[in-house]
Amino acid sequence: MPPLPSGVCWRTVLARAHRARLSSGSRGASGDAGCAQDHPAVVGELRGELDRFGGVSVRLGALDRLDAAAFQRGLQAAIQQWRSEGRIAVWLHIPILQSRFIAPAASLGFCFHHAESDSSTLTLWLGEGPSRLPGYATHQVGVAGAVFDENTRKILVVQDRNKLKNMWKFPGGLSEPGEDIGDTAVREVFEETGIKSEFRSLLSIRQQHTNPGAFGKSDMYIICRLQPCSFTINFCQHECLRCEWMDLNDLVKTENTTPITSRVARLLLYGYREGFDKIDLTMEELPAVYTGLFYKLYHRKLPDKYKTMTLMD
Ligand SMILES: NC(=O)C1=CN([C@@H]2O[C@H](COP(=O)(O)OP(=O)(O)OC[C@H]3O[C@@H](n4cnc5c(N)ncnc54)[C@H](O)[C@@H]3O)[C@@H](O)[C@H]2O)C=CC1
Ligand SMILES: [Mg+2]
Repeated sequence: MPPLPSGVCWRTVLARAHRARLSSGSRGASGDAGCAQDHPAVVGELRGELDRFGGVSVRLGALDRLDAAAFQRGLQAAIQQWRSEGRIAVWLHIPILQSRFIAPAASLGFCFHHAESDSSTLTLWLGEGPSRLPGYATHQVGVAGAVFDENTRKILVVQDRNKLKNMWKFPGGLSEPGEDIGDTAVREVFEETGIKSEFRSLLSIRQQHTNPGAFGKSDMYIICRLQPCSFTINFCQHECLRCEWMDLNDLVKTENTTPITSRVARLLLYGYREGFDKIDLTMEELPAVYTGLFYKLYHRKLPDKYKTMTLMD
């Protein structure tokens, strides 16, 4: 097969496979042999774009009348073409309503890379040796808020309604896509307890693998220190059994709590007595160098003179 002229467009390859099939009079699994003739533009919807690593990314478009067998023949021819051009991988993005193309792609060696609510992405490694393609998301992120009132030494705690053991813990929940850690803590605290609060710092990170609550993936559980802005509890009946402002000393002493809550209660007590700068990882927003985006950086407070100095003795 001659090399494709530019842009690694494989619509021609698929169209050719279609024409060959139609002229031989064969019928697809659906029995709809005339699809490409009826809708030649359908084939033109298939596009492939080169990425910077030498892989090809294909987004399936409107292929409503294309049958799976024709798709498989076209894809097989395209794979041969990409191999001959030295492409290292193929990324195949399939809208959920085109999912009948998943099985033919899998029979040619494609595997799932990830799925979103409306599409799945499959990959095929064409390079030498084992695949170097990066995997998808490995962790879920849960964030809790340790809402501590320094004036009364009270800490906001809840008991989860859906747990087998009703132990005291900090209100919290899973981060939403694109949500900052502090914003998750403030949102979850408000949704579960009705208490308004402001982010102060990050206190701890717990990483746990093969977590049943994370569908067997890894779980990152982050606890933030929050400053309360309101005090009247109005807790969520679906998620919480109890909710109260508890003296921090009582939370440190109680056995009716999770090990991580107990540890962070002790950390808070240490910060309360000796200064929160001893325990706080504070946040600063900084500009990313290459993308023009911004990110949040969390670390122990760095004195201003260290932020600007260029030479250390
Ligand atoms: N050590 C601790 O103190 C604890 C830490 N965590 C961490 O907290 C984070 C998750 O927080 P959560 O409060 O559990 O999440 P969340 O507050 O985002 O959601 C919990 C609610 O989601 C709903 N839900 C969850 N799974 C469901 C299912 N399969 N079917 C129907 N409804 C379902 C239920 O209404 C449940 O009350 C994780 O990172 C986890 O590791 C969770 C429990 C205790
Ligand atoms: Mg929760």
